[in-house]
Parts: sequence; structure tokens; C-alpha cells
Amino acid sequence: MARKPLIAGNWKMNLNHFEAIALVQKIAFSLPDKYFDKVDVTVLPPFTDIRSVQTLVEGDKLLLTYGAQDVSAHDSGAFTGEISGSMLAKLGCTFVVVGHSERRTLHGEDNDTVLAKTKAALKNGLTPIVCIGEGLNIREAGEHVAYNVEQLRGSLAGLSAEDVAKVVIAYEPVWAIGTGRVASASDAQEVCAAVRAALGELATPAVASTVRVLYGGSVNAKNVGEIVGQSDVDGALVGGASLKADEFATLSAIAAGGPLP
Ligand SMILES: O=C(CO)COP(=O)(O)O
Repeated sequence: MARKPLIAGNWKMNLNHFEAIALVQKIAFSLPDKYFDKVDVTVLPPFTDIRSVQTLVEGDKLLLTYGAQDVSAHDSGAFTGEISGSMLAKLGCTFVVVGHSERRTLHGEDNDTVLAKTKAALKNGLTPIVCIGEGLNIREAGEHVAYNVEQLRGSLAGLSAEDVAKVVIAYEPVWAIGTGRVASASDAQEVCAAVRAALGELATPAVASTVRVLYGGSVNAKNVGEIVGQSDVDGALVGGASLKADEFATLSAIAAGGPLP
């Protein structure tokens, strides 16, 4: 079954709400509506920008969507500093990133936490973009496929096939994030294909054939074409290049199959 590519811009901790509005306006201007038949485009700003992005997207009826970079595993209550899935849903978010390697590494999130956050997203009608990815030592030891499959299983453990059908997976090798060192297209394909096979076992092959599996790590307008050209890679989770409107629009257009805007 044909899967519509998804280009997701993870802004990380960059841009205040004024800057967010300017960037979304520029992306929308650079990427005419016709592209959205062939690619889904979403931006994932910091929490403090989301209300402003919502106002712009709804007010101007933009076709791009938006989401958040994290969600609490809890519904509400005494969790200082956390943001719940229902709060994000109320702001019209479509997606939420869970288990980004920066959260796994810098904030000690393990697969159980990622699973709890994935469930919190699903419970609130948000599409979780569940991130997995190996460090350099694992890649160099040649254990990357098994490692990623294990992380996937742990992060989705016990979900029904119906719920697995609602997630997006992002394979982001840690050594390729923000380093300029992009995995080769065949490296991306190797792990994304293994992810799809594992999804087939966790749910069913029919479900696995519908789930979008993204690649992330130093994606830009120059390399996105080859990466999303792989049969099991259905788009990209883009960091640095998502902060540049022209480049993000161009790489989204390439994922749509062109022409360039
Ligand atoms: O972590 C990433 C997206 O979530 C990738 O970041 P870069 O594209 O900056 O390498």
C-alpha cells in the first residue's frame, strides 16, 4: 500500500513565538498547496510557540500541520513543568515526538517511559512519532539492526495492532544527529526495513505496510531525495534544516516528487 511521505521539522529548543510565526509564514509561502496532495508537512516547535502557530495555521487555513516535541506520560496533576496530551490536543496538535534520542540521553527516558508517552499521545488522539536509533559504538559493532528492533519492541510493547497502526516511527541514528554525518540511503533502508518487519510481528504485516517509518539525522535538501527514494523510508524527521524556510520547503517538495518550488 502506498504511504504518503511525511516531512516533520523538529525545531528543538530554537525560535521564540515571534520567530515561529515568521518561519511558518515563509514555509507556507514557499510551498504552494499543490504539494500537499503528495506530502504531509508538519512543524514541531517548542511548547511556547504552539499557540501562535495554531493561530496562523487556522487563520490562514494553511495545509501544514504542527505538533510538539514531547508529552507527559501523565494526564494531569502535580507534575511541575510537564505538558499533557490533552493540552496539546486542545491546541490542535497533530503529532508529538516521543523518545527522541536527546530525551533518552539527556533526560534519562527509557523504553518504559517512551511507551507510557506513546500511550498518552494515542489516548488524546495525537499521532506519536516514536524515535529509535543506535549510538556509534553499536553501529561500529555491527549490532544496529538488532538494537533498533529491540528499542522498537520496548517502546511499543503491548500496544494493540489498532494502536500500532496509528504511530509513526522515526529511525534516527544518534551519530548522524546534528553532526552533518548522514547515514547512507542504504543504511537508512536497512534499519527501516527491519523496523517494518518487526512492526509486522508486533501487529500484522498489513498494518506494518501502512505505518510510516521516517529517517532522521542531518537530512537536508541535497540528500533527502535519495533517502526518501528508499522503499521503506517514508519521509524524514529534520532538525537543523527545518529552521530554514527555503530549504525545508525545498526538501518537502522533493519528498513530494517535485517540481522544485
Ligand atoms: O534529531 C533530529 C531530528 O529530530 C535530526 O537533527 P539534524 O537534522 O539537525 O541532524
